[in-house]
Amino acid sequence: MLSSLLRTPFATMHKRLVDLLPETRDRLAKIRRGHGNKVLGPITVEQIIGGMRGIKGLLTQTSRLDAFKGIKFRGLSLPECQIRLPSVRREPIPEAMFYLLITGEVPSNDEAEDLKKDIAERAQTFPNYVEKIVNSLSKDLHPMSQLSIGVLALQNESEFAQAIRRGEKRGNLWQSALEDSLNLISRIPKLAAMIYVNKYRDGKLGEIRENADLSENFCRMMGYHDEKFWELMRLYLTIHCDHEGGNVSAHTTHLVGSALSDPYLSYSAGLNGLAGPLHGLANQECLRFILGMKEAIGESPSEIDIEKYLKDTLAKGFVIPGYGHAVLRVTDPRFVCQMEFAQRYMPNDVLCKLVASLYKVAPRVLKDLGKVSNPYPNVDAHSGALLTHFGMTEYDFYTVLFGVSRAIGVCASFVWSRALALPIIRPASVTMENLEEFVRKT
Ligand SMILES: CC(=O)SCCNC(=O)CCNC(=O)[C@H](O)C(C)(C)COP(=O)(O)OP(=O)(O)OC[C@H]1O[C@@H](n2cnc3c(N)ncnc32)[C@H](O)[C@@H]1OP(=O)(O)O
Ligand SMILES: O=C([O-])CC(=O)C(=O)O
Repeated sequence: MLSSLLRTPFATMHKRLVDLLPETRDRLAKIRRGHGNKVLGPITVEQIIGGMRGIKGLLTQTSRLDAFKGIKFRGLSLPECQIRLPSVRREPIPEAMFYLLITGEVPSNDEAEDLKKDIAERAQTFPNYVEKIVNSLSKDLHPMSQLSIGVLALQNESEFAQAIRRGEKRGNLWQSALEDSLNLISRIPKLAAMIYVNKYRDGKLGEIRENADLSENFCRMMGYHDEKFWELMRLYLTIHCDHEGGNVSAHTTHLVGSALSDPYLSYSAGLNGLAGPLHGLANQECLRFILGMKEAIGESPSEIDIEKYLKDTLAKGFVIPGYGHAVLRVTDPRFVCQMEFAQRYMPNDVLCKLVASLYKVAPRVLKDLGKVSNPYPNVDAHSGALLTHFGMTEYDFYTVLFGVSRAIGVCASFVWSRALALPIIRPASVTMENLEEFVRKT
């Protein structure tokens, strides 16, 4: 028996999935049975060498990325989520986003409220032994490595792993996946906050409130008591949560999960991908870049100064962090949301103004290189300036915030992957000799 089956919110979400499952499984079975042989697209040699760009090779229920319109969560764009999902002020609460990703439905205020309480309650049950492990880690260890270790330590709690051990039917595994996901999403903020206060503060966690949302409680634990910061964190945690299935963190989590590794093992693996500078670590690199630029050319540089600074950076062989994307071909709508937040709450902030000035120049400079597929800013280009405004200046922690958010999306996908009993992922690879032989024959 799952430990929290009797909790009302879990029971509500569980019941909704039970209702949705037969129809969804049936839809997938029909597609497979009737159309399994149909060809969705070719695979070119360039795609094999070039990181599989554009190959549609994954089934992901929770979100879909359009190169020109950006991300849609269960069919809703970011502005639509801001309008429709339950919020405290304007930005959706993270719990509402999880409900949407899991069920495909906008939760009512009551449903979101129930889930909020459930998550706050679960957050109180953080295992002592994990606290000891995290507190024993060297303060020099990068916060992302600490986060990944902490998640692996939490794995001892996995109900999914127990279900596997007792030989649970594959078709039922989604239930323990949901239970683990709720525990993981509830505990990750505390784990991240422990890493924060240990590394940058006096090691003491702030108190959490039973009636607060995940964002407020996360901020309180880290020692932030400004309501606007809680609202920024709501924005941060909802916009970073999911970006369809092919990004490195979601893809890795999905791949590892396909071996029936539990949600903790799978998400920890995803975090290690998120920690790469071309993916989530760009978060910290962006602020480092903006601060370096401010130091070199001042608080209100001219466009000519910025252009020269960018060209010098590129000439040294560095990328411009926060610019470019493997799929997007326009300014990331997640960047736009953050710019709007800055205009609403901190129109005179020096760093946010620098981010805006950079946005006027960088696309032109990158376009002139002639090789950059997308010269526009992505989600990472703005967040550091916003966080710094509220005093969170420790930029090597930023990717941890990204990780806290990404748990919401990858866990929702994990539950669906098990609910649809998706098989182990095992694409074929070719050698260079295979490619040469192919090229000779064509
Ligand atoms: C949450 C996220 O993960 S969003 C992405 C966060 N990452 C960053 O912001 C890091 C900076 N950006 C980049 O490195 C890239 O744009 C990526 C990794 C995001 C996308 O990579 P790709 O799809 O391979 O990009 P693209 O097809 O445009 O690459 C072509 C060339 O342009 C270069 N390029 C792409 N973006 C940039 C950039 N921001 N600055 C300088 N050069 C760039 C690439 O390095 C590559 O050069 P090369 O052929 O000499 O190796
Ligand atoms: O989609 C991607 O490849 C990277 C990204 O923006 C994300 O994962 O949020």
